[in-house]
Amino acid sequence: MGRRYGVGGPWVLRGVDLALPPRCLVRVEGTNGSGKSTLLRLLAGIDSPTEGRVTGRPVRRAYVPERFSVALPFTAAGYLTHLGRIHGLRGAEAAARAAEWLERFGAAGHARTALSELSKGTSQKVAVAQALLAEPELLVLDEAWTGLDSAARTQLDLAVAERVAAGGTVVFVDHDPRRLAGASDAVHTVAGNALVRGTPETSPAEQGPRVRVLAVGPPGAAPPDGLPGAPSYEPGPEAGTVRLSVAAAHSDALLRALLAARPPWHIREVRAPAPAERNATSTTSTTITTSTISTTGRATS
Ligand SMILES: Nc1ncnc2c1ncn2[C@@H]1O[C@H](COP(=O)(O)OP(=O)(O)OP(=O)(O)O)[C@@H](O)[C@H]1O
Repeated sequence: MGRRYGVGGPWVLRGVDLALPPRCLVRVEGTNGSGKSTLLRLLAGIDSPTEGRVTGRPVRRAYVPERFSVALPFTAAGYLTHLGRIHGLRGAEAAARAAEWLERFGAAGHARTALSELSKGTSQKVAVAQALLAEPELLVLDEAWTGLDSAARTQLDLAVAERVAAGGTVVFVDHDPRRLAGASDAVHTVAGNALVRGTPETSPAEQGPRVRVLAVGPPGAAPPDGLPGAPSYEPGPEAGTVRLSVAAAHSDALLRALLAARPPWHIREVRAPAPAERNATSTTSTTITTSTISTTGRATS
């Protein structure tokens, strides 16, 4: 898909082709004005691409922008309860969920405060609560941590992990490179109106030792998009093989994802980093696992 603003305006995004699998945490990076928010709005469905389309978006989805202001005559709890009912919850359940999320984010004391009178940080807590209340299958967070106190930031980190564990997809942008460091399954960078897999500014977990995987997929196919750890890959030594390289922290998840792909990928070889590389003093590696994963797509040891 592509997006530009106004007739004949410059393309902010073009040729973006991205698959977002379930149970996946995706970080989007890029410099100021590169188009991160544009991408997130398109993914969340609150903006439409100029060309191309977004398909398969789940019905239960939520979006949290960096700044949230609602000019509606509700209290914080009243607003969340109202949204809960829109999401199909019965009145008492919606009110209970609203109270629960306000409590989790340390805003229970403002349950009866009018939205218009909330501080910036408490408004943001309401914004995050309204998104989580719906238990979204797709959660899009655009600098949603901004303005939250540290306890609430931690709660949001936890809530993100819960959504992913429940099978959801979470896409986020945050200016803090340490945000959810090491937890992302994929990192994409918006650069020069394109979306680039991986990132030059990787977290310490991404910079550590790497595991090399030799895999065989369906004839002529590239590895599936959105693989955990955003592995780099190149053609392998034999026809039809692909050699993938991923930070060691993501290697188990990568193997699981390849074996679970439909059609599945078969694993020929897994090369773990040598002890010296684990200590970051060498780039050599040793093969510690070969033929341990069957070509039927199941790990045998
Ligand atoms: N509604 C709009 N109308 C016109 N131009 C827009 C609109 N929204 C974004 N843009 C332009 O699109 C480009 C990308 O903006 P976007 O907000 O997506 O970038 P970003 O990477 O999120 O930036 P930042 O890191 O500063 O938040 C910018 O040049 C911006 O001016």
